[in-house]
Parts: sequence; structure tokens; C-alpha cells
Amino acid sequence: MQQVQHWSVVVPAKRLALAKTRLGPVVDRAEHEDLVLAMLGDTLAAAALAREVGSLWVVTADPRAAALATQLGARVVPDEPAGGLNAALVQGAAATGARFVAVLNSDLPALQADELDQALRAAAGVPRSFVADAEGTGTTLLAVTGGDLAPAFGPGSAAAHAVSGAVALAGDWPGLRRDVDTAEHLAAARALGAGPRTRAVAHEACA
Ligand SMILES: Nc1nc2c(ncn2[C@@H]2O[C@H](COP(=O)(O)OP(=O)(O)OP(=O)(O)O)[C@@H](O)[C@H]2O)c(=O)[nH]1
Ligand SMILES: C=C(OP(=O)(O)O)C(=O)O
Repeated sequence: MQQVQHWSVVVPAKRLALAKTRLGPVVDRAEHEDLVLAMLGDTLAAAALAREVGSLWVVTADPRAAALATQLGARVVPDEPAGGLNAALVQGAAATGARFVAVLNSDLPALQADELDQALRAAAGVPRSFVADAEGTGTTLLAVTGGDLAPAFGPGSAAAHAVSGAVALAGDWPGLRRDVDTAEHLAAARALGAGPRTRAVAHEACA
């Protein structure tokens, strides 16, 4: 029987009102926050179904994101003092107290539990690894099996993670790689099959 490694998965969630600025005008101001929250919810729901995931953690300063995370079974780590994404991830990883830690973006509405399971199984065999986004420039998942996370998220993070020694994980994981920054990405995620929360909000906006 295949052994299941229980990972602590840390998901960062920016304040809804400040997040996803590049999505631009696909939805109005009120719906924008709902859409960001919906993508977080679909990401967490898929991750919660993954067999390799032992616990889910959300680092956020946003009350609605924190409430949804709790409802979906995640533990909330307050994002304070607000030091930006990489600081939030280091804080979240430390809060888990775990050796096997993976950080996962919150904007993966087409994520499938089985692709996360496959990626985490591959990640278990190396000290530090990452999954590049669909464009190959960004990062959607960074995993460590005991050492420092040393996150380098931001523009060009895939190259930064590779240069710092993390192994690029290979796999056909379209939902795991499809982060949503722009309207085009949202359309691509919907074409792959976004989760129900994102579908419900995006339906109105992009019908
Ligand atoms: N807790 C926390 N999460 C963050 C922070 N900045 C970004 N994130 C999260 O990190 C992940 C990747 O962030 P980006 O894709 O750059 O998202 P963004 O900053 O909302 O998007 P843009 O406004 O388009 O740059 C998403 O899960 C964000 O919610 C931060 O300062 N704190
Ligand atoms: C922060 C990142 O996300 P994005 O490129 O989607 O902003 C990243 O890929 O490092």
C-alpha cells in the first residue's frame, strides 16, 4: 500500500479589498471581493480533499477570509505585522511546526485534489521543490521536507526558486498551475472547470 505523507499546507490570503488588482474590471467593486473569496474557498475545498494534506493553514489579516478558512477546516494564522507575502509564508510555515510544509496560492479555483496529491507525492522525495504556474514564470506551490522554506514569491519567482536550489516538479496539473491574476486567466480557469464558488460569482460577471 502506498504511504500517505501528511503535509501541512499553508495558503496565504491577502486582504480581499487589496487583492487581485490585475483582474481589473471583470467584476464590479463589491463582486471583486466576493470573487477573490470564492477562489480562496474553491482552493481550500480542493486542498481539503487531497489525501496527502494533513492540515490546512491560512495566513490572512482579512476577517471574511479568516471566517471562510475556519468554516472549511483550516487554521488561521494572523498576518501581522503585515510584512508582505514572503514574510506571511515564513510565519505560516513556522506556525505549523511541521517538517513537511507546502505553501499553495489562494487563487487556484480549478485546483483538483488528485493533482495536489501527485505534486505532494513528488515533493516528498526532495528537500525543496516548487510547481511553476501555467506561464512558467510564477510559482503556485513551494514545498520543503525539513529545511528552510526560503520563499521568493513575486515576479519571476519560478526562476528565483530554481536558482535557489528548489526542484521544479514536472506533472500535468493544469488546475494546480492555473493561478488567476487576469481576466484571461479567469476564463482559462473556468474552461478547465472552476469550483462552484468561483463559478457562481464569475457566472454573473462573465456570462
Ligand atoms: N497573507 C498574505 N497573502 C498575500 C499577500 N500578498 C499576496 N498574498 C497572496 O499570495 C498569493 C499570490 O499573490 P498574487 O498572485 O501576487 O496576488 P495579488 O497580490 O492579490 O494580486 P495583484 O494585485 O494582481 O498583484 C495569493 O494567494 C495572495 O492572496 C500578503 O501580503 N499577505
Ligand atoms: C506571487 C506570485 O504570483 P503571481 O506571479 O501570480 O503574482 C508568484 O508567482 O510568485
